[in-house]
Amino acid sequence: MATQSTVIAPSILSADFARLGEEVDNVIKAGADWVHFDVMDNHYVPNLTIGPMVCEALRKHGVSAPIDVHLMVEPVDRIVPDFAKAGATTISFHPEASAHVHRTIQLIKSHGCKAGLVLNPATPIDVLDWVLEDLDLVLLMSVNPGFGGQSFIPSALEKLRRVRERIDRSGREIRLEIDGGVKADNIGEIAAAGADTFVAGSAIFNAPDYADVIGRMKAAVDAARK
Ligand SMILES: O=C(CO)[C@@H](O)[C@H](O)COP(=O)(O)O
Ligand SMILES: [Fe+2]
Repeated sequence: MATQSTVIAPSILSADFARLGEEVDNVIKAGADWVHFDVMDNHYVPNLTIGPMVCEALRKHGVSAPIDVHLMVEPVDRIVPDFAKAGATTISFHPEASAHVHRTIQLIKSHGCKAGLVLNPATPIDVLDWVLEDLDLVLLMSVNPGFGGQSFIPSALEKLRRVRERIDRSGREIRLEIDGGVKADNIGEIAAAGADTFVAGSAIFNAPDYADVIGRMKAAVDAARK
């Protein structure tokens, strides 16, 4: 079972972009641990969002929480230094979007960031062979990437269990993050399957009271991880 602390990472994809700084301040005040920052390029995924300038603007605004950059861009390498300079804490990418996965991981780390690999719902976990030990984080997608507000794909639970086993066997401190369709009413079983880091966009930003929903999520995770 996971030994890492629980992290709730609201995805700002569902925030009010016109008031982004205030929205991030509010979720952090409400108990969020990280800020999940979805970068989409209208090429690797059919949607277009935000880039390094917005990350830098959040840092300038005073956001000090870890910024968890989820790159859904192809190719990946060119944009990595820009995000590192803009204040990213963790940079995760999809193996399908990199010609040289090992090289991209080293590139991220050489810029002082933590490195994560993101597996789409249909991506086999074998992609972790030979690189797991180099990673700080494995991110399992429980929806197909590109949009917030989709439903959790149930097969992600078995995938979490299998990746959890591999991480535990490695003996390394690697976070296991889940992204897509995470809500207060399914986060307990997701935690029981082995996740320690939980992205939630619509479930948090569409709720009237951020502290209430984050509190309920943390309580459900604590109960499941006991
Ligand atoms: O990376 C993505 C989507 O591609 C996610 O981070 C979503 O933004 C999560 O949103 P919800 O499913 O929680 O609404
Ligand atoms: Fe994401």
